[in-house]
Amino acid sequence: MAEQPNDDINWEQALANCAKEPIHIPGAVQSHGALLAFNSDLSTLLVASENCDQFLQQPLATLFAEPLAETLPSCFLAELERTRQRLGYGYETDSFEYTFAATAIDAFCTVYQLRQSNGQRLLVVEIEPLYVKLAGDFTSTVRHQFDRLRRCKTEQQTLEQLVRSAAEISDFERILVYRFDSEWNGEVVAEHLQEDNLDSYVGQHFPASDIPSQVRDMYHVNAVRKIASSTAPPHQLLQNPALEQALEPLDLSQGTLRAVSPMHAGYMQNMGVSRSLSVAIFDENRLWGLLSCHGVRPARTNPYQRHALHSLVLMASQRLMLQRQYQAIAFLDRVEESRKALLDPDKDIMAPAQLLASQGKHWLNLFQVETVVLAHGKDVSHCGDELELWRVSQLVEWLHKYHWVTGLFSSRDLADSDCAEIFRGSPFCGLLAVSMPYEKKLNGWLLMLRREAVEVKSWAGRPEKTETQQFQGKTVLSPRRSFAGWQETLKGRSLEWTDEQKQAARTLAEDLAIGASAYQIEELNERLQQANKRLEHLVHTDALTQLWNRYHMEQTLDTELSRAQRHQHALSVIIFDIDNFKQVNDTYGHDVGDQVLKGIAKALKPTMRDTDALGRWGGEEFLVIVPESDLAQARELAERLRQVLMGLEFDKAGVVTASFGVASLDAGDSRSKLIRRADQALYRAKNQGRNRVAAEQ
Ligand SMILES: Nc1nc2c(ncn2[C@@H]2O[C@H](COP(=O)(O)OP(=O)(O)OP(=O)(O)O)[C@@H](O)[C@H]2O)c(=O)[nH]1
Repeated sequence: MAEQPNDDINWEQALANCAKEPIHIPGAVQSHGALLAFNSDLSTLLVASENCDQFLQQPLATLFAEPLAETLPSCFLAELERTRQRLGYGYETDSFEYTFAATAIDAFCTVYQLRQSNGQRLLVVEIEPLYVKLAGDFTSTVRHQFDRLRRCKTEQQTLEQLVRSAAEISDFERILVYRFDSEWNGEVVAEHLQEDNLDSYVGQHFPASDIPSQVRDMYHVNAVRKIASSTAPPHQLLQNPALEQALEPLDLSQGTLRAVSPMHAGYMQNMGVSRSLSVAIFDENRLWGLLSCHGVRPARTNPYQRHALHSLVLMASQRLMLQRQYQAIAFLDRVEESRKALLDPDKDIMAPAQLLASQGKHWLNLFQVETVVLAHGKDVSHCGDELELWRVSQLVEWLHKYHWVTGLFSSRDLADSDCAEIFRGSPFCGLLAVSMPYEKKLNGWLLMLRREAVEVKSWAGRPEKTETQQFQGKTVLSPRRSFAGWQETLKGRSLEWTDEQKQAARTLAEDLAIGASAYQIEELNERLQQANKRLEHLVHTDALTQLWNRYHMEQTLDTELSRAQRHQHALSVIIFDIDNFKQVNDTYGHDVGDQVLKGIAKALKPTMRDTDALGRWGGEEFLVIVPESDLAQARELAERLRQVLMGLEFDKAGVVTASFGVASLDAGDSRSKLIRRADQALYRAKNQGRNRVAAEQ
């Protein structure tokens, strides 16, 4: 920030007083011209400047007293009447002005309607001397300059051409383009000097107080301001003494003759400028800057030149807007490419952190930032320089509290922002934060951070050296005396965030939110599938042995039964029960018993065919379903199982044995019948001394 003046003077008051100076109603006109104000039907002269006789060859008293038809040349009067009608009928906007060369009085007239606050309309005629000193074919020169402007490719080229073209069609010695910053300080961004010995202001900054707010506002009413002389005293406006009531002061904003504020005249004199012409440059409706033409020696500017300069500026403004739009489009095109990559339907859905990893580097460059951070719920991912996690979490909390509704926060001067505490001691000065919509619960934010960009500003005169003076009983800023350059180093700020960058960041955050949601949905789906699988497993599996449980074995046996009956295949079952298992439990404890059950399951499972099913039938009892096998084959398998089992040596329990009962499917068998027969065989095996295989009889 530029240092603020800090003398004892109340600067705010002085600035405010300056802003209130009624410059639109100076009650006087510049000395090179004269003003007449008639009532709307052109029957009475209401107001005239005291110097009217210079143009009209009649004393002012006569002009006021006598009928106009007798005091004004008839062709001049006729031309005024025609203009009045044009203004009245053709062009009803109040701000329209019409200009014509009035040869009868050897003058150039600008005519406009002025509406008083009581609704009364006046017809104002501004008269300037008609001096035509134009080189060669003026209109073709102007057209030629238009053409040059049209061919400019960049913003800077356009500005450079504008000052050169303005020099071609006018006789000002110094022409510059002055651009306003966001605080209304001005910077000279292009300059053309007709003479080498003139001071150059290019690159210089001028404080906002040099062009007070009401002067800037005036450019919205009248884009052109001509000051023919900074020293010539103004001519007062006088009211027709025959009028019974005092008229309200004439607002001269619309015209070209408005007398110069003493403040401004003093400023020009201090700058060594004797005459000037400024044309406002607008970016849409915002005052972007000024084309400012300075004359150091007296000379007259032809009204045609004034109009031509205005036209040049209009042309250049259009080019500048177009070039800015091209730039914005080029930037947005690059953003668009990034978006396509972000939401590429041919690629796998990525987690927010992966999205950042894929595009972050590109964004660092695109947005001219040092860090991009994606804070998505508890997940924080970075690209570029690090921002400490504690800062991220405090910042995100703060953003959520104060900026969730707008979803956007930006600052180029964090030390001077409401979140200054969070960034104390951090190298970052600029932050652009955009929320990830639809993610309110997760509080998702895309954060872009910039480091300091030290700015060196060359000022034409120290803003704080601006003096004050008494003007009409009030303290106002006095015209600056010193335009000596000095440099100010602005620290602690980052580059400014442009509207395009803010908009693009919003769009990317939206895409990230969509990407993150898609990822969450996919992740949820996956988890759901896994949970389902686990559930399925639990429903069919015995938790201790991880073999099929009884429920599954019953279902499998039913399926195999009907398959065997349909295809007339053999089907057998083996039921086996560990011998004296109670003893194992009683001797070594239940845990050792469990280890034995698990060990048996683990050892027997690999000995089965894929088509065989081994399951825990209950307690220490197991069932084997042996499809497409007859009793003999099943018996063989049971024998093999018995051998395998016997070959096992358990840690504490040592060798354990089991008894096996085998049964085969008979025509018309049900599940329970078949199992019952196998159970009976098992019972026999137990009875016959255990550790053996018994088949049904
Ligand atoms: N450790 C453990 N023991 C079990 C489990 N299920 C059943 N048992 C035990 O198995 C034993 C079965 O005992 P019994 O039915 O008397 O038969 P046994 O001692 O094996 O004698 P026989 O079958 O006649 O050879 C009981 O002590 C049950 O507590 C289990 O999941 N874990």
